[in-house]
Amino acid sequence: MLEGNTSTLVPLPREGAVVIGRAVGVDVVVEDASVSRQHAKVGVADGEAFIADLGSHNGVRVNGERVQGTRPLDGGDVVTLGNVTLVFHRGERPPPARRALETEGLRTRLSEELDRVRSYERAVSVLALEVEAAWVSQAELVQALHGALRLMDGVGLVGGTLVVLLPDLSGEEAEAMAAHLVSVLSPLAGRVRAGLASAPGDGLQGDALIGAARAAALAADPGETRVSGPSLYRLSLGERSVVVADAALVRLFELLRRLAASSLPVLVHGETGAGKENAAWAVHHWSPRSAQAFVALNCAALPESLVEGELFGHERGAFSGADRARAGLLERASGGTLFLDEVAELSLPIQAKLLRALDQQVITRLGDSRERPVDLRVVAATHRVLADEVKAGRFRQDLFFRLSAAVVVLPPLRDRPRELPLLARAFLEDACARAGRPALHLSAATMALLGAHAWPGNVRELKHVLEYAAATSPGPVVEPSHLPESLREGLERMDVEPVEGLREGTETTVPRAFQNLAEELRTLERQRMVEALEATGGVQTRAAQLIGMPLRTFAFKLKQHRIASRGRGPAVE
Ligand SMILES: Nc1ncnc2c1ncn2[C@@H]1O[C@H](COP(=O)(O)OP(=O)(O)OP(=O)(O)O)[C@@H](O)[C@H]1O
Repeated sequence: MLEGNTSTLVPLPREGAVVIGRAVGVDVVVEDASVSRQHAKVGVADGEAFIADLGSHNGVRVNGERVQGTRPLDGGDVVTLGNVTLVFHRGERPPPARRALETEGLRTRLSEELDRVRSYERAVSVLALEVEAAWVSQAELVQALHGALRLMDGVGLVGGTLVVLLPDLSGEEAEAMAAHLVSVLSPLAGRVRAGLASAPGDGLQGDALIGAARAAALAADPGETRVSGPSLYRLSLGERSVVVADAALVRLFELLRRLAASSLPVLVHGETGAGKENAAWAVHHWSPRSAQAFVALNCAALPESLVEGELFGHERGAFSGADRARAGLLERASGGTLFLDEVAELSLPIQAKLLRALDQQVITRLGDSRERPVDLRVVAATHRVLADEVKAGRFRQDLFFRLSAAVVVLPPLRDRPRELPLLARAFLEDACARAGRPALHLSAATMALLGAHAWPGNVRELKHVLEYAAATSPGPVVEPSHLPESLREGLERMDVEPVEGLREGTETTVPRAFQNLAEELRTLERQRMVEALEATGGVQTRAAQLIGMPLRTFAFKLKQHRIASRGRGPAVE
């Protein structure tokens, strides 16, 4: 649009119109006095551009010809509105819409690409894009991505996450492409987080690559691309951090992140020590209530007589010893999040009071008759199957419905084999740091023993075991003998049970949680390289010799395993 000495580009919507005129509030305001307050309308209808005179004083001309009513526009048409000139430019016609692949289609494409990686030593990257609150449809997001991608790339959907396949790209090239795609989506969707995993560096198994990319996206900040790697699995949730690697846990935390935005109550099922409180904290941390209080109550830890006072508070003199008034947990959690751990242990009378408080968002302190308004969001947890408790008459059905608008199930640690070594290393590292001693490493035998244990106390038990190891290992490597007695008993079992298990018809306990062999070897290889580097003060030549690996392979694998070369001076002699 040319007005006086200035020119402006006025983009038109794909479908719809803009009004041009002098009036305040029209879509495109011009100042020239020859233009009427609402002079003309320019837009696109059914893919065709048009201009309409809105009854202007000086009229609308296209290529010098006065327009009566509405007329179509073509690329290059010159339009005059009084003294203002418009030159209509029609961009390339958009390519026909390419749709997202279904999950199965994406998996098939990825497995074909992985065959190429294996056969021709090529690369492929998987980019997961987590989009929060898009203001256009998913189809439009996919279309925008296709517009920025090469023909060979693919876009698909896996459980609500956009997944992009980038054949032949890895390392910096893949990261640059990821950053570009984030910038393409950002104007269409408030916050975009990206996670990148690449073959062969991050493995050659399709689902594992997709899982790793999604885990990385989960850990990324808005607008950021995280590259998959062992360290990224620490999800930082404000003052707490959670290790997430297992695909089921990644999905669970993705779900929690989405639920956090709503005010729905969440019910977390899981065994003791499985991380239920962490899940509740994640909901709070990601929710709009995160600046307010997170208040937790373990309903099993208090005698029934005290629970009511704790939850609802009391007035002065309400009972013996109540020498001053005190707000209860529900009041303190108002505006924030209330976490009710082991909620199934609440008595039926307390359940009734809790239901009333949640339904009406009011509480009454003990010894008081006043109702006080509260604004509560509840996350409840239990190791019991709450629906069974309802059937048995121990839990009110109406409260069950009230609490279980969204239900998430936290798998026990024994069902998360990928996470076990990562958690074990993370806990050992933390324990060593707290004890002020240099980092320790877990020997392969120790790792195997940890994998063989059933972990009835789940993550909490694992944490305690590693704290014990950090205190008792003379260092630098934690061997099975440094683990608590209860775990070492498993060592003997591991030796005998496979033979026992072969006997037909006998009941067997599976001696260890099996892990993908390639993955286990990768873990072991990385660990041995780290140990060798530690032992040689970071000198790669000697470290490579120590474990019988050619130096070039060693240097290559350092990058592949993302091992930072530490130590003093040059790392290669
Ligand atoms: N994924 C994880 N990453 C890091 N630490 C974890 C993880 N899961 C659990 N933990 C740690 O393990 C311990 C137990 O977790 P948490 O208290 O959340 O379990 P819980 O299921 O609520 O236990 P309970 O049923 O006994 O209340 C805590 O110290 C917690 O920080």
